[in-house]
Amino acid sequence: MKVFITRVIPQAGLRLLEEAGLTIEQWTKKRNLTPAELVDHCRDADALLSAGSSKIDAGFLAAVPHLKVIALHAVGYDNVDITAATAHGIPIGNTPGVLTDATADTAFLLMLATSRKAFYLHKKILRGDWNFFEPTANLGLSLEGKTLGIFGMGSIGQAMARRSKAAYNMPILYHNRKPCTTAEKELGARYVSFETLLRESDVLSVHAPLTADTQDKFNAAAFAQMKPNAIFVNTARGGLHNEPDLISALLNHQIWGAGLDVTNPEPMHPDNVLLQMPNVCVLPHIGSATVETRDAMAILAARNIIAGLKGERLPAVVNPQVYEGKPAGRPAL
Ligand SMILES: NC(=O)c1ccc[n+]([C@@H]2O[C@H](COP(=O)([O-])OP(=O)(O)OC[C@H]3O[C@@H](n4cnc5c(N)ncnc54)[C@H](O)[C@@H]3O)[C@@H](O)[C@H]2O)c1
Ligand SMILES: O=C(O)[C@H](O)CO
Repeated sequence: MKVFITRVIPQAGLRLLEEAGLTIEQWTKKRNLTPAELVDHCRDADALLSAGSSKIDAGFLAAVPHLKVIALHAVGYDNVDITAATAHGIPIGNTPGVLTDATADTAFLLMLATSRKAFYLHKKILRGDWNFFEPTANLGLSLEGKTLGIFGMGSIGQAMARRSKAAYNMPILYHNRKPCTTAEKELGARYVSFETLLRESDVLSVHAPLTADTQDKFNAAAFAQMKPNAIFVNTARGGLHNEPDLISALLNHQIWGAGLDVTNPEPMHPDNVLLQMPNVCVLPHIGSATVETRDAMAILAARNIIAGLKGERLPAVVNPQVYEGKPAGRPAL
């Protein structure tokens, strides 16, 4: 049986697939596959391990009737038409949990780096511009005791809240689809409306998935309600914020700064005005990028593939509905 892998993934995952006796074909070029190339490589594949944001939609699924399981090397699945996959009887696996701490570390890093203008000051040093020390120059904002707002109090949102509470005793507000009793009990987090979250947060950190409900959630109307000294942090998906509106909010001092691990589009153009702003820190979507985390993601993705090909329930399945009754499309092996 053949598994097609859309990027080079850690050996830890490849080893498991090899030990399971699978034939591995891996895309090693440093560019995304086109939709047609993805279909071509998956036409005779039994499984797809997708790392990156290739669109897995109804058209793709109809073109690859041989495919029995898809494992994402990611927790987010906004690039997948889950309804279509379920209709085809294809379980979709993802990698929740194993990347929670690394991604929360990235959100925390962006909060702190933005609050101290760290990336901008680093760029100044590279230009030979190390200022004569002035007590009023290069000032950032302190985080101690400031209010942290979390949009999307899931695994990563809670891990970010835990770090911020421990480091700076930050009171926590959050908005979520439903109340999160763990965060309320453990961190004293307070559930608030979206508007209150905007109005009362000194740092607003985004951790919800990209869906039709959350697309462009942080737009001109939202930024207008935020505090002028607020820092906006997004490590979820670039589609949750409207970039022109974010730029205007920063230029008009409606908010103070922004820390972004995700942008829209990705990659961000090197001439983007956000990259010149002192109070903005941008990273190239490296939320989960530690050796240990990427190994763990590759292992979980491989376990999802192997389970799917054996006809077993995936260890981390996005569409458990696929197991309710007999799948309409493809029988498991
Ligand atoms: N930057 C990165 O490299 C990176 C790494 C991992 C995850 N992510 C992103 O982070 C997201 C969150 O990951 P997670 O593991 O914490 O997921 P999770 O499912 O544990 O948490 C998501 C939370 O968002 C909430 N939510 C969903 N829709 C909402 C809405 N409309 N309004 C308010 N809350 C809503 C859910 O109720 C849930 O509590 C992923 O979907 C992914 O897009 C990015
Ligand atoms: O969702 C995720 O796991 C990361 O953003 C990697 O794509």
